[in-house]
Formats: sequence, structure tokens, C-alpha cells
Amino acid sequence: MSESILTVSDLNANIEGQQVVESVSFEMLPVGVTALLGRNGVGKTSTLRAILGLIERSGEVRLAGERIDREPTHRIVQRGVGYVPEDREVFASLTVAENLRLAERDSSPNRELIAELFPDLTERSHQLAGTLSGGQQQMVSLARALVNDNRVLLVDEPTKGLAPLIVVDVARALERAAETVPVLLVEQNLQVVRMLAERAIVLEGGRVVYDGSAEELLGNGALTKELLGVA
Ligand SMILES: Nc1ncnc2c1ncn2[C@@H]1O[C@H](COP(=O)(O)OP(=O)(O)OP(=O)(O)O)[C@@H](O)[C@H]1O
Repeated sequence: MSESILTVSDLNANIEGQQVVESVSFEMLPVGVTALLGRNGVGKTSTLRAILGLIERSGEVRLAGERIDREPTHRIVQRGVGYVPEDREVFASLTVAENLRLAERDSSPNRELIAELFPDLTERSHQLAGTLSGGQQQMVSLARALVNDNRVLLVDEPTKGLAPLIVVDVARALERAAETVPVLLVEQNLQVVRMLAERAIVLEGGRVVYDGSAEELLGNGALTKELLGVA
């Protein structure tokens, strides 16, 4: 079995004095997509933000065996933890090309991979990002992370609020991206989870309540209803 790329042990996090992540532990294999699931407000986004040091937290986080939980966020990112936040942070008044250039931190950015994964963005390289559709902005957001070599990519609800056809495009881009970098994916759309993830970790009240096969979870209607609140 391959070694864990991301190991989270007894992670706790608070927002304004409220504990939002409670003793979360899991290991992530260095391949494919691991889905981080759970009902609204159970602490999925907070878990990603705690791994990145964006909120107050305690516990251990290791990247390929090395502790990163005592480092500031910019160092964690430099070490290769890519982040695609929930709110598609693009610079609206800059072009697509400028958005990508600003994200480049490696001396040899993955421009060919971006062109291959997102041909539409290449065509729109001179368009202002603020004039793109939600789906296109999500592609820019993903491309901004993939332009650098990451060891792991944390992606938060990439298909939220997108039209069904665009959801499929985003899922395909993620599937292709996951061939180059392991992805920890927060996703509410279970069709997307089914398509992409082999493994699922489910949170409830800030704690891990399931860690196992995504197929087994989603194939078990009663368990899916119990843990995710949907049939
Ligand atoms: N900025 C904030 N200020 C106060 N409370 C917050 C803040 N951000 C999150 N919380 C609270 O922390 C808890 C966990 O939120 P979090 O966003 O991590 O959950 P989530 O599982 O990602 O939810 P969702 O699926 O709705 O995005 C919730 O109770 C939420 O209300």
C-alpha cells in the first residue's frame, strides 16, 4: 500500500470560540480523489482551512510524513498544498491570462497542462475574468492551482451553483487533474462524488463518522441517508 501523502491527526479548530473541527483524523493516499462529505455546516470547509492554517487549530498535519501544522499558510502552500476555495477567488478586473500568471510560483509553470485541460480558457485568455460565467470562473480557479506542481490539492465545492452541463465539464477537468495530483474534494453533488472518488470521509458535528469506500457508502441508501441526509 502506498504511503500517506496527507496525514491529519487529532485536528481541532475553532471559529470565534466555537469548536468546528473535533479530533479529525484521516490519512490520504497519494492517488486519486478522496471525498470529504457531510451535511451543511458539519465542518468540511473548516477542515480544509485548518489544514492550511487559515483558522486557529491544534493537532498534527503531515505532508508526505513531514509536519506542516506549525508553519504559516504561505509556507504550507509553497510546500505543495494547493487550494481551490469555495468562492472561486478570481481577480475580476484582470484577464484570464493575468489571473493565471499571478498564480505562477514555480520556475516552470504547467502551462501545457492548463492548455490541455482548459482549452476554453486559452481561447478566452484576453477576456476579463469578471465577465466569465460561473463555470468558466471555476475553471480559472482550478487552473490557478494546477499551474504549479502540487503534492496534494484541496478543492472546496467546485460544482456549487453550476448548471448541470457545466458540472460535468468541471468534474471531467477534475478527473483529469487527479491523474496528476491527489485531490481532497469537498462536494455536495453525489453524482460527481460517484464519478470521481474511490474513498469517502464523512464528517458529522466536526467529527469523522465514516472513512471507507465511496462506492459502498453511496451504494447503501440507508447509510447515505443517515450520514448525508439524502436518499
Ligand atoms: N466565519 C464564520 N464565523 C462563524 N461561524 C462560522 C464561520 N465559518 C463557519 N462557521 C461555522 O462553523 C461550522 C462549520 O462550518 P463549515 O463551513 O466548515 O461547514 P461545511 O461542512 O463546509 O458547510 P457547508 O456544506 O454549508 O459549506 C458551522 O456551524 C458554521 O456555521
